[in-house]
Amino acid sequence: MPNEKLLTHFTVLGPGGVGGLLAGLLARAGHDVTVVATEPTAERIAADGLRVDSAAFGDFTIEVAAEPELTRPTDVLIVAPKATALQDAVRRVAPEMVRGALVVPLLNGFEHMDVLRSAYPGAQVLAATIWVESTRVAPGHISQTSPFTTVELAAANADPDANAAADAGGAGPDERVDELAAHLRGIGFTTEVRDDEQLTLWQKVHFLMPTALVCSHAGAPIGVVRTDRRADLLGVMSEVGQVAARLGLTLDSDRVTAMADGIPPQTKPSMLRDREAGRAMEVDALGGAFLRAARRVGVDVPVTARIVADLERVDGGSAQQRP
Ligand SMILES: NC(=O)C1=CN([C@@H]2O[C@H](COP(=O)(O)OP(=O)(O)OC[C@H]3O[C@@H](n4cnc5c(N)ncnc54)[C@H](OP(=O)(O)O)[C@@H]3O)[C@@H](O)[C@H]2O)C=CC1
Ligand SMILES: CC(C)(CO)C(=O)C(=O)O
Repeated sequence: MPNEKLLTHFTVLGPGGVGGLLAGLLARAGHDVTVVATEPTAERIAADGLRVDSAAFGDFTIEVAAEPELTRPTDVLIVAPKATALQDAVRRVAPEMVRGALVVPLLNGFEHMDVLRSAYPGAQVLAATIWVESTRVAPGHISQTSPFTTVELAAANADPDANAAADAGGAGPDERVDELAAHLRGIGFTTEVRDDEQLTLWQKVHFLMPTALVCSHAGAPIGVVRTDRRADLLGVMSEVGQVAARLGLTLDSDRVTAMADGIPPQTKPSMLRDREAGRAMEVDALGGAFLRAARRVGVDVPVTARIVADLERVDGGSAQQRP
């Protein structure tokens, strides 16, 4: 059993579908939690608390400290804005507040890893993925709807300071990651600690890229696209597998196809919800990043390229309507 005293202060940057759910659950379990949010959302949460309506965890409202900029050091920074807001969000947490901390991004995609490692050189930035359907229905109000609630942490340690601390008899990086996993299990998530950062990120991309892109393109949930747009779904999935293979990663298409066929038909990827609400979509952070990776390794990905180009046009069109 890990020493539970290593991690005492949890900060969640971006308390939306993912971040608000985790902040609420951690606070409900008695942890010291601060959320860092845009000014109006921070004010709202500080006044009214976080409201969570959850199929998996029950319905509750809980008080949580909320501020627009982090004002005291933290042990764990969970990073969960949309990729489109990441640069601005990161400015709300100064590097000295996370020196020696675990930084745990739950964004989909993979390019955020470099952004966070250069923003927080003194922290241990873990690769992590979350499998959940959770939606911010209003500021500070979260609706979680999926039967699946899993977090994967990849403990590959890139922080020489953390290694030095472990060598000197301090808390090693793996010990803290194990403790974090125990806390996540404690609040009800299925949690796995793995050691392959790239494989962990790309296994999520293998599922997410086809479902998010095709559902958002079709304007329909998974139950519709897995029959009506099956060729596109499997086409994107196969292209992700080919690019990953060039990167030396073996992805399991049968497993991910079975997942896409097995999840509840009404499941909507968060990108589709953004499209429906006229918000910026993570087209570049997901599709664009994937096309850049494909170009780097010299793999043609025509199905994904076509869908990404269409979604960029849609996103550009709605950008003109946004205030
Ligand atoms: N939703 C889901 O089910 C899943 C999402 N993901 C991934 O998780 C990430 C987060 O998605 P999701 O939770 O859906 O996103 P949401 O849009 O629900 O939440 C984003 C949160 O970030 C806040 N925010 C926006 N701009 C800033 C800023 N500049 N500074 C601080 N906070 C800011 C928003 O504030 P405000 O409330 O004021 O708008 C909101 O609370 C994405 O990368 C997504 O792909 C992964 C798995 C599942
Ligand atoms: C597709 C899903 C729900 C899987 O976790 C997801 O990651 C997202 O909506 O962004």
